[in-house]
Amino acid sequence: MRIDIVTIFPQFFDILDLSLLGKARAQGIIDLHVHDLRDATHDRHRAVDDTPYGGGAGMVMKPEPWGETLDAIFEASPVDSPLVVFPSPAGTTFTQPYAHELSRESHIIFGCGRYEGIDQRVFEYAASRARVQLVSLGDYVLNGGEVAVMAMIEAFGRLIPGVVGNPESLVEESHEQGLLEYPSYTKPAVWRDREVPSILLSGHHANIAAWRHEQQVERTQRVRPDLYAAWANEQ
Ligand SMILES: OB(O)c1ccc2cc[nH]c2c1
Repeated sequence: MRIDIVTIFPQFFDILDLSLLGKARAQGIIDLHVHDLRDATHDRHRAVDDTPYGGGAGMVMKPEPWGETLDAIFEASPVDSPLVVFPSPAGTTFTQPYAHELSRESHIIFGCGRYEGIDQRVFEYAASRARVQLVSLGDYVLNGGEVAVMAMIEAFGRLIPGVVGNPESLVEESHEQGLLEYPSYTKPAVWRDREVPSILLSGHHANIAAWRHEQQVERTQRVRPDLYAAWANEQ
């Protein structure tokens, strides 16, 4: 998978050299390109923003640097129709099923907005050349798209075959199969007078699996009644 990130803070993504995603890049599973939007400016101040038409507080990201940067990425794309994802408070909510969809893409371009956002014509232009999605992490507002892009890359990157050593570890996680994960324990069997549930020491794998499922259902019903209702409706 090729991933391109357009941002005015390219150093923000240096962290993607670390851990599993860094290893995936070294193995060639992920081909990452980070683009500094200011490299597509041609004035002395390397301006990427300007005042909003119609007035109002704050600044808006100029369309020209975005157009020039996106055109260069489109030209280099290994596919005819890459997916362009813009984090936005006005986007659809990012979910685990959507992370799975992203993990199956061949080329994803992330556009990180800042200030009051990006000139609307950039989204329109991008949609004339590629598939475009505005995506929100949730009902809150960040100062820009970079943190959201990092979270999304971590969420779908770990689902790409070969990135996580043991794919079995991806199966019983929260939001897989629509339930939250069961509680986990490790040695010692007693810690500060707190014991590990005896069922987990029984060696009876069927009973352990049943107990873990019960824990998932109980936790989901208690913590996320919305998820529980959707899961129960599927049973
Ligand atoms: O909360 B967000 O996902 C988000 C995304 C992009 C911009 C651009 C300016 N503020 C933003 C917030």
